Amino acid sequence: MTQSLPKLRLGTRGSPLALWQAHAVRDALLKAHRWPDEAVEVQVIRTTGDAITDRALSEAGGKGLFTKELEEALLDRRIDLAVHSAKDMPTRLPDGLHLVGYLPRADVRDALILREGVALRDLKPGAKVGTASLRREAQLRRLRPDLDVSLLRGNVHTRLAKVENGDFDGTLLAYAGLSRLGLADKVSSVLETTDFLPAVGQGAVAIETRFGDIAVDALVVPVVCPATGLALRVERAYLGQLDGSCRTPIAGLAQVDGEEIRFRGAVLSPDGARYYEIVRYGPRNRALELGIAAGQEMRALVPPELLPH
Ligand SMILES: NCc1[nH]cc(CCC(=O)O)c1CC(=O)O
Repeated sequence: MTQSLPKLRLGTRGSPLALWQAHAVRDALLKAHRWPDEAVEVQVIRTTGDAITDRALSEAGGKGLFTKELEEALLDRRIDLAVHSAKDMPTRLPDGLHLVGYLPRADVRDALILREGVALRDLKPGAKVGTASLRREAQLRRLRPDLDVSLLRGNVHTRLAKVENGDFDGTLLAYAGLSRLGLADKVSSVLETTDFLPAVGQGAVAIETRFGDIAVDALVVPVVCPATGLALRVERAYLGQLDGSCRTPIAGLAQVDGEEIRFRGAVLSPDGARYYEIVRYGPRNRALELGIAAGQEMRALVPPELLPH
């Protein structure tokens, strides 16, 4: 007996990076189930975040700007799964939705793109570096308080162009995004996580579905990565204890090593002058507890004005 072919509708934003990620999920599904191309249909949905290009996202209302319209489409049953950058996902999802899992995580590190030179130390005092991320801005100021760090938004290609044409001497972007776009050769150097921690979820592609839609989840499960799921459970639980405003530079990284999970988190003042770091270990069957404990430890460590409730 042959099984009838499902028709899964996969929703995504329309940016080149989002499309790459959506097609990575689609390809993984087609391969895992040996489906023909027509089994998974990609639907592009425009989000509020795509429309805002002139302001820092933290000023435009922060959380959920890249996910809201996709989640409405899921709840309205116009799509069956939504694919997102895990980094752009709020810690709390709307009722009725959940994250089934993630593709195997790519490189989590941030990359430095310079007009001249290779490493951070090659930037001259006063050099102009653009970034749209409070976390990158604060960590950069911490390492190099002598630089002129300012807002640089727009998609990856726009930002690279502003370095190439001399508006900026350098910028910072996620290595994973650059490599997915075939732009790894633009990277001057990669910042090690020992002195520059990534955002929660960086490098991971998340798959969101309707909670309780077990038919869809059963089809998605074969393509998700268990170790990435554990790491993200820790990181998102940590962030869930801290965020709310999206105006505080927060970083965090969990790494699964055999039976053990290691987590490192950092919170900074926006000028990078104050830096708070925690390190915690836990067994892999206590991922959620590890993340919550890490977040609570950080809350106790950081002055309340940096982390308003
Ligand atoms: N906020 C935008 C965004 N969301 C995910 C990535 C990169 C890919 C990833 O981290 O998985 C980027 C671009 C960037 O930060 O450079």
